[in-house]
Amino acid sequence: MYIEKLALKNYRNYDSLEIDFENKVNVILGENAQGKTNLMESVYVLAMAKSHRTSNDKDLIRWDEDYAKIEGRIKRKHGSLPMQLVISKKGKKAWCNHIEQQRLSQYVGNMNVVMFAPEDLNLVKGSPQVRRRFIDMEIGQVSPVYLHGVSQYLKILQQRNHYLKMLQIKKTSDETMLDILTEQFIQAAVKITAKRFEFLRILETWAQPLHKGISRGIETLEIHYSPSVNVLEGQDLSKMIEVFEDKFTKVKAREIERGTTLFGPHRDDVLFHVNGRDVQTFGSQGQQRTTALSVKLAEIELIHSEIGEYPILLLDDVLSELDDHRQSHLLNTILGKVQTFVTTTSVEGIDHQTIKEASTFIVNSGEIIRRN
Ligand SMILES: Nc1ncnc2c1ncn2[C@@H]1O[C@H](COP(=O)(O)OP(=O)(O)OP(=O)(O)O)[C@@H](O)[C@H]1O
Repeated sequence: MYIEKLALKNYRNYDSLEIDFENKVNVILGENAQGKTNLMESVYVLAMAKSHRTSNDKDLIRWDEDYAKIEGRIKRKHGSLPMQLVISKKGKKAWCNHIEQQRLSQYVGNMNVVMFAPEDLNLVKGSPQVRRRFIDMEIGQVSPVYLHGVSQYLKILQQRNHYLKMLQIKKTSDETMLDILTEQFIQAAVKITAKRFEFLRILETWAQPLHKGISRGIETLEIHYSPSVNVLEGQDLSKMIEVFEDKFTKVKAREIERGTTLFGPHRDDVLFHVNGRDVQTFGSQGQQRTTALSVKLAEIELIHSEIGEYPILLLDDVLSELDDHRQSHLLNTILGKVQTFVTTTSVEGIDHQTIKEASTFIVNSGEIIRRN
């Protein structure tokens, strides 16, 4: 799939913008702080209904304006798909094919993107929260049911934490409600856990050969899900439920004492191992970079295998950060099959035919002109 038209209204530093793109590599060139990242972010937000760099939607609205609008026409195998997202101070509204979507979890997934930005190195080095967010967003792109499950889970978690707090401060001593919430919590938690196990196994299948290739055959990547409750990969849901129930019975008193939910998918992590060792702790900068790159490239292939179309790739300020070998691996992987946006302040140092043949757009103070 590719985006053939993008229109922005009051988005970050863009007042009004309408632009056509081709299904090839598009280089977005401009000085610092002109709006390159904002443009990439707008394409990401159009797909995911969420920014990759802020959780506050109001940041996306141009200063002193009331709303921001992103519209795009996505060319998919079966035809053109108009997508529209309006962000106002009251919330977000989304339309797909001119039909307003009642749930954002239904909207997400109609257009697929993979973003690779310098902060994606945090995928390996950052906190478990970064990795949980990554898997949730990526599974969400190919499974609306999962995304809906996560939002249900978070609601129950919030209610459960609220009730634990009441028990902690002795506003109530009745534990019946806690037991009901725990049952609901476990039902939601096991579904998320099972899906994450499954997703990471598929991601690993795609990432392993890529990592091997980038590391010139000397490194083997493994991806493991690390759950906070001692469930096992491949376990059936009824067994997982038993393990959760057992855990929550044992920790009930401790949770009341602490006033919060101590275990569950919101506390889990993902581990990346290179040649058998945790790359977060023992990996060099180079190994961490290769891991992040392999995982991103694997996502492209995974989406393609799940939905039968390649996603749109957004490379924000990242290409010039990679050495020649990693650069050409990336560019050879996407060659001719993935619509790609590359932002950069200069094309010097990016010595690849793909970039020489790309369309180039110049960004200057929230305005864009096409150069070739
Ligand atoms: N909500 C907003 N309203 C108006 N302007 C904004 C808003 N949010 C950010 N900006 C402006 O957008 C500009 C930054 O744009 P962006 O992050 O896209 O830069 P960039 O071209 O990617 O630069 P760099 O090469 O440094 O990454 C800044 O000038 C910032 O002040």
